[in-house]
Amino acid sequence: MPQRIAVLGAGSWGTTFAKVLADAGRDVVLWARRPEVAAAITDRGENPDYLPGIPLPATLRSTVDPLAALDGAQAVVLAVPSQTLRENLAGWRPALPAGATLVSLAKGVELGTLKRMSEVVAEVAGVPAGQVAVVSGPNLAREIAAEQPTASVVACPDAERAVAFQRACFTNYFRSYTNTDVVGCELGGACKNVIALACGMAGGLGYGDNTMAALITRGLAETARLGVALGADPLTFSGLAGLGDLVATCASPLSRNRSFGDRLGRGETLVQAQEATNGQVAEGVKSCSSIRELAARHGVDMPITDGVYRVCHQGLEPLKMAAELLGRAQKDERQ
Ligand SMILES: NC(=O)c1ccc[n+]([C@@H]2O[C@H](COP(=O)([O-])OP(=O)(O)OC[C@H]3O[C@@H](n4cnc5c(N)ncnc54)[C@H](O)[C@@H]3O)[C@@H](O)[C@H]2O)c1
Ligand SMILES: O=P(O)(O)OC[C@H](O)CO
Repeated sequence: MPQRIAVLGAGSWGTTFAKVLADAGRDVVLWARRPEVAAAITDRGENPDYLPGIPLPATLRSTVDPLAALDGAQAVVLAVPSQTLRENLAGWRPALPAGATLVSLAKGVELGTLKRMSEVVAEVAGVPAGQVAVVSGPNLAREIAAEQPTASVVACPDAERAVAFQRACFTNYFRSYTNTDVVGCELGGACKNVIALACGMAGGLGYGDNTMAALITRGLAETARLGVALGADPLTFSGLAGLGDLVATCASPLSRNRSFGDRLGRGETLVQAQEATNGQVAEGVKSCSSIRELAARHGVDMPITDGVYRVCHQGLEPLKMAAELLGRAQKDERQ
């Protein structure tokens, strides 16, 4: 089991996951971009920008020096946005300790290459796929930071590595399961952000729980279609990284994606909604483009994702998106 762990990225989830690891007894150093954030975490035990009011473990240290964070690390946790991961990791690559497990927390599909995050990590770090793990599940950072119980999945093609990291992040409020289906777990995490945008739009339009349930269920169906086309195990989509994360994100006012969609549904423009998120990522806004392209490449029908893309990037009104989805040709539920 890795004992010394670097967490790179001190946003909401990076800070929270660093707390989970420190609470689990690991020796954790958290890399932050800004010196005032690193100082607040190390000196005051708080990240006031991302997790105000949450006491962080006294053992958790933070630094702006990636070399100090990475020195001697047996696992390196990557907690930066999907679309900057490649660039961030390229800068850190020379300092990555040989053999360390590289763990992606990011939920997205890269624009342009259409690669999943673990594929980007393996490519940029120059390591085999078996050295890269992902953590994904119903994991709204703020709830976990408050030590509310949840579960998650540590996915890695190397089952022994997955078990070792599962043990490394085990606490009395964070329980993880292992899975070797990395494709399914990553697609579940990336696609649910897009479906949460759609649910947010529905909420902003004033629609209730039936609409949400229909979007969640049909969203899961199109996610699973894409996953199966890419070689995922369909069962993964009924697990924590599939249905679990989809339900949490689509239902929670804490979700940045759902909240972003809500603003669009209430008539705000993309720019207005972006300004309101205070620089925090709503990954689905970008991933709807790459997922839509990935689906087209594999001949997979993803009507909700397509609608979200057209609202976000082609000016379609959310109300028209709803009408278009309802007016599609009728078909068997299992198709
Ligand atoms: N917040 C959650 O509840 C949560 C839970 C599970 C997974 N995730 C995923 O984890 C990833 C990180 O999310 P987060 O919530 O920590 O995001 P965030 O917006 O709260 O923080 C992003 C972090 O990345 C850093 N960063 C480094 N390089 C950057 C760059 N070039 N541009 C922007 N930021 C840069 C920022 O300084 C910040 O510390 C995302 O893919 C997200 O989907 C988030
Ligand atoms: O706040 P969101 O929408 O990025 O969602 C956070 C997590 O991914 C939920 O598991």
